[in-house]
Amino acid sequence: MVTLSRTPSYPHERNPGTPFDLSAVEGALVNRSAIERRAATLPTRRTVKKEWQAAWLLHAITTIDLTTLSGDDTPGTVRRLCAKARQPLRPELMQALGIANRPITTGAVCVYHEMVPTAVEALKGTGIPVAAVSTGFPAGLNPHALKLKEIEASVAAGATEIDIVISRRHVLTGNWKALYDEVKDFRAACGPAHMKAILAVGELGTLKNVMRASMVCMQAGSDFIKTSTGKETVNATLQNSLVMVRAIREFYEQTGYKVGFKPAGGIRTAKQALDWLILMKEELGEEWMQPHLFRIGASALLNDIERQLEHFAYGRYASMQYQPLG
Ligand SMILES: O=C[C@H](O)COP(=O)(O)O
Repeated sequence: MVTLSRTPSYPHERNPGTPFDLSAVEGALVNRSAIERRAATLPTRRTVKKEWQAAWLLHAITTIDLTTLSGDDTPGTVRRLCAKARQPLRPELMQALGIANRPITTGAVCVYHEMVPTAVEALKGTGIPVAAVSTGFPAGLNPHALKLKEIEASVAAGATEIDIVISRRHVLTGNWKALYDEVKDFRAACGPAHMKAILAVGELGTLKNVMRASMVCMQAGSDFIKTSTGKETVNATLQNSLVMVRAIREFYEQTGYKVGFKPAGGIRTAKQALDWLILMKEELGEEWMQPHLFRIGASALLNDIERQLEHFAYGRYASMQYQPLG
């Protein structure tokens, strides 16, 4: 028998942002070797044998932005993804885990704009938010005015969370005010929807840039900061995540505003999910493990979590029971 932590709480109070403050951006420091040492303490050997680990994996499910961002997405694949978001685990497995009567869903479903109406329809009545990637995802090189229109169209279609991508060139040229103005415009276009700012950390060059871009995006009113699109060569790592969560802590200490964190890209195993949950708990505390402040953007993670929970519940892979032929 495992216990589930509390269910997602929506909506979360939005980050109102602050005026642009260059000194707070430039004053945010990164000690690279300290980050590397700290990151090395996070991944431990964690096979899911203990109840707390199974409970944390169930909790991890509630934080997943279950994602499909493929050129061959169709309404059919999106509807299947939404069915998985509504019921991430098979009823028999829920029974075996002793949580048959406890509803569990993923944190959200994340799709391209064209798939928003299909996802909204498929998730009607469930309370599961639809997140749309936007602003010329993944490269973010569309004209600014078109990016704003894209956000508005996704909100009008029913997306309640918008994952924007920043212009990496503003970071790489140190044009922090341009980045602030861009993200502020995106924020205004989001209207009532929550906004996650994707930094594409693998393209920002240095951890210092990751820290500074995080601060600017939070000043401009991002409700979440997110590591990656999943399409860069380097996506979420424990190092760049540590820098971002420490920026979140610094922004909270400066302003009192709680900004969420979304690692995304390459998080595919249950053990990785535990590593990131532990990072959140140890760096920011238990509230920041909850879905209103923490999401994992992932397309395949749920499969491995399910596999590990099967193993935990049955002590073997139930779907591989030996059946004699004939
Ligand atoms: O935002 C989510 C990412 O695109 C998902 O990346 P993934 O396919 O590596 O899990």
